[in-house]
Amino acid sequence: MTTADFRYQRAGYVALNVTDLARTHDFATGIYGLTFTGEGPSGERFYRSGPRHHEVVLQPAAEPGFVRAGWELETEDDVSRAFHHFRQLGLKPRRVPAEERAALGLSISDAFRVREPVNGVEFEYYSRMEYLSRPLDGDLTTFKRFAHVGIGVPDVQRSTQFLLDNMGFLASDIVGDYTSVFMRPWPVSDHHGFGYLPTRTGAPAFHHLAFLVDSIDDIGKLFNRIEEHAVGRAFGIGRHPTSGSVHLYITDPDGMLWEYTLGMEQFPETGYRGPRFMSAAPEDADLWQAKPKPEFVGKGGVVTGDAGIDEALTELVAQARK
Ligand SMILES: CC(C)c1ccc(C(=O)O)c(O)c1O
Ligand SMILES: [Fe+2]
Repeated sequence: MTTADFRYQRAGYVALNVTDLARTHDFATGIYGLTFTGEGPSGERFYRSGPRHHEVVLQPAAEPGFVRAGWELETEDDVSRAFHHFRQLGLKPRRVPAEERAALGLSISDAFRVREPVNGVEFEYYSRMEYLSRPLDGDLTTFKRFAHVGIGVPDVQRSTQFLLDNMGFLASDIVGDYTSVFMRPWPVSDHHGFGYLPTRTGAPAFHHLAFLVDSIDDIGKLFNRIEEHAVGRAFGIGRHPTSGSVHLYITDPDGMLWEYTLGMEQFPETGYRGPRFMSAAPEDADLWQAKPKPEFVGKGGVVTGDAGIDEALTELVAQARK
């Protein structure tokens, strides 16, 4: 159980800024294997791996980076409880206007956005995203679902503590002395839906997004596809010691990292193991001794909005919890 009185259903989606929408569109569909759903009123494009309206949103922008992560909650009551929970904490959740919800396939869902105040990372909460019955494009990959995002932050321990204390996450594994932490939105069973990692810039930075794939064939085929199309390979094929998943990371046209992950540890709703404190030594980083390439540091910032990082609010919430 967590301290939050709402339940997550799944890691929903990630919205990214990209500098050349047409190029990243070709990458997302022709290399990574997602299906294009359509375009929104502001020129944003939606992509999916299954029936839900989207799991990736690409927005044209001058700089690449992370915009927000969307989280599907179990019911509309959970969305309402989450809204009040965050409002009580003083986090100023903002409802998504009806026109924007319609573009996001959330016409009959309430939806709101809130920033965690340690870094200004934005989360969106909703419960009912439209299902599309039209078939997926092509057969490059058999996806299971959108899996997680990793964000680099200056203070991994403090950032993690905020999510554990206030936002309904549980830690699955802690690497080194809070070098990185993998967290799951309770009671979602995947080993993690979100990870805080060291930042390469001193400020919050995007690290990667990941989708779960169905079989080793999907990983092997991506490996050969990127070679044929001269797409960068940043890390893998390897196996993570934390989730136990097989991985392959590739770079999109802006240098941002997109991971395929296969077969992660699943957690029960109750009676789960506690977080393990994993070695951060390079020789313990991969079970197959795969070595990250220099590109694995990633690219892209984090849009923190006008609110930015709110030291005072973070402190206030921490005090209130004591
Ligand atoms: C090296 C990166 C940050 C990493 C490490 C471990 C896992 C995992 O356990 O699944 C990841 O998904 C990662 O992206
Ligand atoms: Fe990952």
